[in-house]
Amino acid sequence: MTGPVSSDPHVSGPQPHVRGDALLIDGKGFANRLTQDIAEDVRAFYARHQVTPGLAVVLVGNDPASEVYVRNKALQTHRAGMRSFMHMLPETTSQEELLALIARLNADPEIHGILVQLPLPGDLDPVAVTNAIDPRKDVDGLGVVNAGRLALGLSGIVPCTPLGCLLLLKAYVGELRGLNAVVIGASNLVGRPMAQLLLREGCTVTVAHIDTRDPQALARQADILVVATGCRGLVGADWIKPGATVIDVGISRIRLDNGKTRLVGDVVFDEARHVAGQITPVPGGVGPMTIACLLRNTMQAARELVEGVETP
Ligand SMILES: Nc1nc2c(c(=O)[nH]1)N[C@@H](CN(C=O)c1ccc(C(=O)N[C@@H](CCC(=O)O)C(=O)O)cc1)CN2
Repeated sequence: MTGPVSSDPHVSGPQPHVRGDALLIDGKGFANRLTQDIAEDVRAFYARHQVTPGLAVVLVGNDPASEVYVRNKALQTHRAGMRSFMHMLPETTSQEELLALIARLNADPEIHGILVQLPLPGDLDPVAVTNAIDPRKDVDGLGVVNAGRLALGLSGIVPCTPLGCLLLLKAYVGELRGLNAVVIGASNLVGRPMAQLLLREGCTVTVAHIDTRDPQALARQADILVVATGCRGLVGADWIKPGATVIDVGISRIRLDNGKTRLVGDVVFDEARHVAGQITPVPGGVGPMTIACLLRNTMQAARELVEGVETP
């Protein structure tokens, strides 16, 4: 089964669960539709202002997974009709050189969004680098201004992966108010902003992290379970409340006996699908939403920079 249960918040929400196959949450399809909608917005924006939104992506070093992600970001940026500016820097790049590039991008009127791909190699300080980005162009939403605005429940730019998870949850669950949400993982990139977003939606939110005594017991209480630990296969069927909606943010590449590789998540999908009500697959779940939400944030940043309006 694929597709949202219902767009009507009054008939959605967790239903009594009959053991069987969970509904598959189609992040890839959702991300494609979102990208098409953004392409429409880009055309309309150009017609109004003769400005095309521009996104600068900075990659330092040669991490193979990061290279795939930034290539896909450039591809999708073009697909949405935006301008893509790639800056591929050697692993030997110093903090000063990186900060100097960010200062140039901050001052460039053709660039509306700036992203530095994480993780950064060596001694480069991700907090200092992220906070050097003009908050109006911080399309990753990771700087203290945007993170602080989210924590205070104010408008701002929201980190791409948690935003993607929230859009999927709203489409597939509907009304989230009053639901028990458990987020496993407390990273600045996913866990913390995810918890803030769910709180803003009226969920009762618990964040489990490395020091949490019994994360499994907490997870079993969750109507919504978001798993973002980077520990592949951490969450089995016995972590999941029957009928819960499970969002798997983890992506790990494993090598199979035949020498080929495969992507897997933090959730043991083949077990979990018999217990969960709805579940994201890996690949094809949250990953594509991350890039679609980056484009959405870039469109938002361009609007705010050019029109001077704030997106609520
Ligand atoms: N500055 C940032 N760095 C990182 C972020 C981020 O949001 N901002 N997130 C992750 C990596 N990431 C984006 O950068 C990302 C991860 C996965 C995917 C994706 O589409 N995955 C596909 C599979 C792709 C493949 O074949 O490898 C899927 O899950 O279907 C997109 C973006 C860390 N760094």
